Amino acid sequence: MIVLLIDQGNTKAKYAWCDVIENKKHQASGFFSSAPIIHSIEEQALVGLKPDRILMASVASEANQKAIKSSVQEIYPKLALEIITTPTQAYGLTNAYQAHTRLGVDRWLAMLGAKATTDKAFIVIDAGTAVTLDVVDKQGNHQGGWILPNVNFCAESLANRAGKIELKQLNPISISLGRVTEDCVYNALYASHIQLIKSQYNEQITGEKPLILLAGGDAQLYLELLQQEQVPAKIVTNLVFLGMLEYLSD
Ligand SMILES: Nc1ncnc2c1ncn2[C@@H]1O[C@H](COP(=O)(O)OP(=O)(O)O)[C@@H](O)[C@H]1O
Ligand SMILES: CC(C)(COP(=O)(O)O)[C@@H](O)C(=O)NCCC(=O)O
Ligand SMILES: [K+]
Repeated sequence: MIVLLIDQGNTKAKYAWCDVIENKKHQASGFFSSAPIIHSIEEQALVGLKPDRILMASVASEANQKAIKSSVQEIYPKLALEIITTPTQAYGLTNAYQAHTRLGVDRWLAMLGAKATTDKAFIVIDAGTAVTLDVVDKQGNHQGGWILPNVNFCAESLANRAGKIELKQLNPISISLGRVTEDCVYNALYASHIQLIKSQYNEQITGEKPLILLAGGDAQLYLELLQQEQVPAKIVTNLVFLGMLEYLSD
């Protein structure tokens, strides 16, 4: 069975084609198209790629979701787009939110993907439009999380409010003290994110040192900063898709 997976973020849409063999063995390919996603899917349809199922998770607006849905329907008129929403509990993972649907489905799926790769307690950091941090114990209980705005958005909104803060000269990313305005702004933001991650790593609310798994467009950057601080972390770029694959196993 050929399945098309779509992960619509607030900045980028990502998709993956995967081949589901014997109900549980999956091979996924073709990760990470940047928008416009429909154009890419259309091109692939033209060369004959046709999925048996299409699953989508979206944290973008309802309007965006509707637009994708109708475009997909035009390309593949016989297929219904299956939209994944956040449950209270599924596949061994329990959502910490009381209002369970308010937890972003990308956060849910990234945790589910992480859970599929380890039996240990873990922290998922998904660094995209927002930098989210979610803590899960080894029994699959989500402990809760943090949502931080992307560093660039914070810096830009500060510069828009402060007459003398200009962000002209961008230096390599670092968390050391700055000696020029740009470094003072950016380094402070990255330092605050890294210290928060470090604090959760050291806190061990799950009773053991958790694995730190990184995903999202800025994963590499966070990995480097964490490495400088001797905090072990690993990038698993396709965490959301790995989570979606769980939905294909029943
Ligand atoms: N080539 C790129 N195009 C767009 N964003 C990029 C790129 N490389 C890194 N980024 C960073 O990745 C972020 C988007 O990451 P992503 O995880 O796809 O976001 P989202 O899931 O919110 O759509 C951007 O905000 C930017 O900071
Ligand atoms: C926190 C998010 C904005 C992250 O989105 P992303 O950076 O992946 O585009 C998204 O998961 C979301 O809209 N969540 C709803 C609020 C919540 O999770 O509590
Ligand atoms: K994110």
